[in-house]
Amino acid sequence: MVVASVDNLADERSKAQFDVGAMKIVWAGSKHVFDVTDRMARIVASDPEFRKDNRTTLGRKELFKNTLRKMAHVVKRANELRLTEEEASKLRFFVDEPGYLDLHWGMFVPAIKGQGTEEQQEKWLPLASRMEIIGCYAQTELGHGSNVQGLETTATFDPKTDEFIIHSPSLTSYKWWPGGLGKVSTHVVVYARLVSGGQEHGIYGFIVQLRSLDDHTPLPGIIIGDIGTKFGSGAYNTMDNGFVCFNRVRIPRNHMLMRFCQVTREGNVCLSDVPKQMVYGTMVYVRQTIVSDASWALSRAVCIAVRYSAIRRQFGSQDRGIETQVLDYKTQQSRLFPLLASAYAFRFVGEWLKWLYADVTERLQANDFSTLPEAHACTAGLKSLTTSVTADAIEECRKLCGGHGYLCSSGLPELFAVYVPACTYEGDNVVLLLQVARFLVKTVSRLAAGKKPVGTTTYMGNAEHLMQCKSSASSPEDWLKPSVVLEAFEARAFRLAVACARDISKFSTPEAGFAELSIDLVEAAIAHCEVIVVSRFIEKVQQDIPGDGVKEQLQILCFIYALHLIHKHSGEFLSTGCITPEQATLANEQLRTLYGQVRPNAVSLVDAFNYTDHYLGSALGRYDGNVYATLYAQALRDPLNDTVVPDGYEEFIRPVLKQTMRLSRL
Ligand SMILES: CC/C=C\C/C=C\C/C=C\C/C=C/C(=O)SCCNC(=O)CCNC(=O)[C@H](O)C(C)(C)COP(=O)(O)OP(=O)(O)OC[C@H]1O[C@@H](n2cnc3c(N)ncnc32)[C@H](O)[C@@H]1OP(=O)(O)O
Ligand SMILES: Cc1cc2nc3c(=O)[nH]c(=O)nc-3n(C[C@H](O)[C@H](O)[C@H](O)COP(=O)(O)OP(=O)(O)OC[C@H]3O[C@@H](n4cnc5c(N)ncnc54)[C@H](O)[C@@H]3O)c2cc1C
Repeated sequence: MVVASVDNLADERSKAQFDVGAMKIVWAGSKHVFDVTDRMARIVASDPEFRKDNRTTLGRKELFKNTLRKMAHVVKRANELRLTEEEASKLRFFVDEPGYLDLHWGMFVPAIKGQGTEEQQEKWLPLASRMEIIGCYAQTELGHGSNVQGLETTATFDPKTDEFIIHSPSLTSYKWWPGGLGKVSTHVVVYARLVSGGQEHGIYGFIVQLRSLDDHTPLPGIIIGDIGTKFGSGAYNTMDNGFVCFNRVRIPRNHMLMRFCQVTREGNVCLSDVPKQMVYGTMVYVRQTIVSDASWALSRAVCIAVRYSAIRRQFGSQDRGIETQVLDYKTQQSRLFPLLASAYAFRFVGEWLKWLYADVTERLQANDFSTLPEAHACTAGLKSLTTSVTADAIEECRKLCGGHGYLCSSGLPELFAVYVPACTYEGDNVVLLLQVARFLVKTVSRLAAGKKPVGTTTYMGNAEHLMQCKSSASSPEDWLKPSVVLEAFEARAFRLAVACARDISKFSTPEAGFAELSIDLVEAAIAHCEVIVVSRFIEKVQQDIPGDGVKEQLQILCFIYALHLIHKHSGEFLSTGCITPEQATLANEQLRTLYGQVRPNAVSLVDAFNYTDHYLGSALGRYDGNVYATLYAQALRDPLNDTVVPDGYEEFIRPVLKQTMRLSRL
């Protein structure tokens, strides 16, 4: 039985029609990134300190202490190996355990870099880099998260002492959720309402020391702790998401992050000549990183489900002969291959977004704020789209693995539990889509005023054509033409956005219309985000891509991504008149053909992710395909199997059995 499993994946690999090594480089982004990633993944996988297969069986306290041990080991190894920032960040990634280091490096440091003055950066960044202080990012409160302007914490300037007084005026103003805050961080960037001279001046970030650097006890005026156990076993419970209440805590004036707004010794508030949304910059940065992370999480789930589907056999045999691999069932393919294609799509759009972010950052430094709204809309929209799809996809992969997918040893339940809050943190996904919709409606109304759209909305400049065009697809093959596919996506997105803008104008105020039509607006926003992903994927496959058969495989995946969306949203494509029912049928026919083309390459396409068995953490997704023996070995290691007769037998099983025996004798 075991030998048959191993043979299956070897067979699968022998069928690949492309150069897997070359695809690994495409997936990584470059040979350099591949080398770094591969080396860091192996360092983690070969170090017993980073073992993670017992996580779901540990209680919260044990689990958390275990994470602290691993984080300390990460820091030690990074120092011993003299890792660069890039290498250290990959090392942390492959440790694959949410912990305070994520927030320290992922939000505290970027907040200081983005919002601190040069002097502030010179003071705080070396301390943070050497980890002489540990920081987190506290924006959300018990009563407000999405509505940043509704935050209640105050930072009142006291000109007598040249200090800010940080205060939590109510229970709902307690900071609530920040990762790393509960038990570890010594410092925090806290977001509060700036008050000076009796006037409010908006929300800004302030660096506050939370705990003593000598004995880690909270400083005077600070009540602090963990907010409690979260969803799932193991999962995000390795993180000390925390609460904090500030009781008139005093900090020096220069602890306010003053890049965009300065408070003078006299308490005068001087706003720099920049948009006030610059203070939201850390969120834009993190949303961009979350899009890249989505492709990692999605590809990991897909890798498990594809390999297992090649191993798993059900039905289809005559006379108890060999059964059919479940990967051969068209229904399995139609659920799995679009997810495989989405993993590649998100990888490429993530890379593009990184470029966009770098570009806007460069412009901002040169005081060019023109692309800020587009950067906000793209990061918000793509964060929302990719995390929602990924969370649903992990759950779909669990179902695709049948009963065994429900076991923690499949790796999927914990992956889902760790991943699903990505739909909420860094902005609730619906709230973020409404931001995109606001941007789209503005773009449409600017069009009417003769303004030319730029960036990702450039396609809207072709307004007349997009409102009237009818798809030319007359055969399944026509759906392999980039121009045919793109036109359908652009026309659907534009028509939905225009309909929203038109309908909003029928209400007494734009605000009333926006609120009433928010369901349609969210759909228009998704359609626009899908234009971005589809067009970036098409752009990618039109480039020169080295490696035998690599480009062909990516083209297949690109069209699977696009055509499965046409199928999924066929209602919208049809109701907006972008395609006809017959054309929808042709697209489906092509999709089925494409599934057949991916089938022999599926295992190799997930091998190209280059994941170690340690990172996958799954009995079902092992590289060698040795699924059943691993499931059995892991079952035997479960704490319940420590003894043959369970603890509690004497107390709770024997009395029941005795009672039943007595009753049956009556
Ligand atoms: C590398 C490691 C990565 C990660 C770290 C590790 C782990 C990650 C795990 C967890 C960390 C989680 C952290 C957090 O969750 S931190 C808290 C995040 N909180 C949020 O995201 C709150 C969401 N809410 C908002 O962003 C705003 O409140 C919202 C945009 C919804 C509304 O803003 P506002 O109240 O100002 O109102 P509007 O009128 O809607 O907007 C006014 C104006 O401003 C423009 N805008 C809004 N946001 C931005 C932005 N970020 N950048 C630029 N411009 C922005 C908006 O479009 C409006 O423009 P206009 O229409 O022209 O007036
Ligand atoms: C695991 C995790 C880690 C986190 N880490 C941090 C951290 O490090 N630092 C930090 O500051 N915060 C952190 N957060 C908090 C996070 O940023 C917020 O939870 C998030 O921004 C959502 O805000 P909320 O909780 O107020 O949701 P709410 O806004 O209360 O959302 C509740 C519901 O209301 C809907 N809704 C809200 N407003 C609107 C609207 N205008 N229109 C339509 N629907 C609406 C939402 O769609 C949602 O369905 C974390 C959260 C989680 C889960």
